[in-house]
Amino acid sequence: MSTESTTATELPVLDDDPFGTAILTDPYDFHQRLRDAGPVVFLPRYEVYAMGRHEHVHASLVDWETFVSSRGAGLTDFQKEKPWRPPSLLLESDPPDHTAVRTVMGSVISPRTVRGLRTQFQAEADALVDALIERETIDAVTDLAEVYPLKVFPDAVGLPADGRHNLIPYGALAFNAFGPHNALLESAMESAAAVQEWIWSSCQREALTDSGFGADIWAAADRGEVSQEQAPLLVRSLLSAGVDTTVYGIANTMYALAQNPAEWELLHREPNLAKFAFDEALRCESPVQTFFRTSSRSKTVGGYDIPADAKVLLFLGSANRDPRKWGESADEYRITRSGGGHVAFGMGVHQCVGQPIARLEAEIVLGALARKVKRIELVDPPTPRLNNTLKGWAAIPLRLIAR
Ligand code: HEM
Ligand SMILES: O=C(O)c1ccc(-c2ccccn2)cc1
Repeated sequence: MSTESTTATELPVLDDDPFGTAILTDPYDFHQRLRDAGPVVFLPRYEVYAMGRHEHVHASLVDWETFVSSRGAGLTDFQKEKPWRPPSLLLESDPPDHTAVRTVMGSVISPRTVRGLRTQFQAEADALVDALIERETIDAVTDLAEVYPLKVFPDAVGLPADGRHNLIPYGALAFNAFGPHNALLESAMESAAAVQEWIWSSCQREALTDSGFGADIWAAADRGEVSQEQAPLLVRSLLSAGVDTTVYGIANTMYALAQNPAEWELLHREPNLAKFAFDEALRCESPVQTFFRTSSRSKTVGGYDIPADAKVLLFLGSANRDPRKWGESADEYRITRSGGGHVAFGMGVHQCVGQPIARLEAEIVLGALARKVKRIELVDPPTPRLNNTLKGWAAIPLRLIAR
């Protein structure tokens, strides 16, 4: 138990709506006000405690005993309201329950297995890029960022060829569901009702090819490492978190590069910098902007008291642009920026288990494009795609100037 500060300072308050259209579209002014208001800020609109500074977001992610996941990674407290679907065995669980299934998923998505995907990922990227450079203009979202992950990832999981278009609206629902019951969540619920049936049937052993991440999860169940009931839920985790995140990540990287021609020029000269171009975009255009924890006990953070049983909203996108960590160039996109430390994949026991796959997809497709395209130009301003958790684009019209 932490020693409580007896002279708790009055919590700063901000009346903004972090799930309203204005901030979902352009959060950066709010992030600065959040960081400057203090280590912890109360948001009365949702009665939640918000953190925007890198130091405290990082510390809270690591302190899984105080800031738990089993009561939901969204606004809904699973101790008070029924989840919209059976909880994730990974995301919405705490050690020790979390540990066993995380160990299994970590062995399924092992470095060796992921390395084995490189040849196929490269072949798909080369084919896609060769088709794209034949065209004067493309849309970096609908022709690239949505196409590539929707081909290589379901193949790696072992999903059947038909129905894969269901993965995008299902992911949109899963990520909208972490936010409040606003118009975004309502519309996502409507459009994904039929999709949920396809998702669940695709998690069953008989729906999956006999080699791939899905088969490996079922093989772990056959070895008794997880139960037969847990296996489809673990496949559901891959389908929930493994597509929209990489789609937004690749699209956000393309937009950052289009806004910074010198960075593209450097990448074209040195395509092996593709993994750094992706990582820097994850930092300054984080696909996953926020999610929640629930306080299992009262905790003093930066001199401010958070009571037990409170919902704590962590602003990853803000932490990743905190000048206290990244200096005055925090808002700038620089692919040669040194060192990691961003929290775009989270931190601690729940840090993204799919990270190696996401990084491989992005490194390969961005590298393939950079090799063959001398310059990229924005044809029109991009169209935002609004989501309670994810920040990114519905359309990014680009001109590709090949050699
Ligand atoms: C750019 C792409 C991605 C980003 C930005 C991202 C981000 C994240 C973040 C921030 C978390 C931590 C959530 C928390 O702490 O509550 C997480 C967890 C997770 N991610 Fe990813 N992710 C990405 C790609 C993927 C992929 C490709 C997969 C599937 C193969 C995946 C599967 C998961 C799973 C299953 C968890 C839960 C891990 C656990 O709770 O132990 N993610 N991801
Ligand atoms: O296991 C699942 O179903 C699942 C796993 C992870 C996420 C997630 C949440 C916030 C940020 C990034 N990923 C969502 C769903």
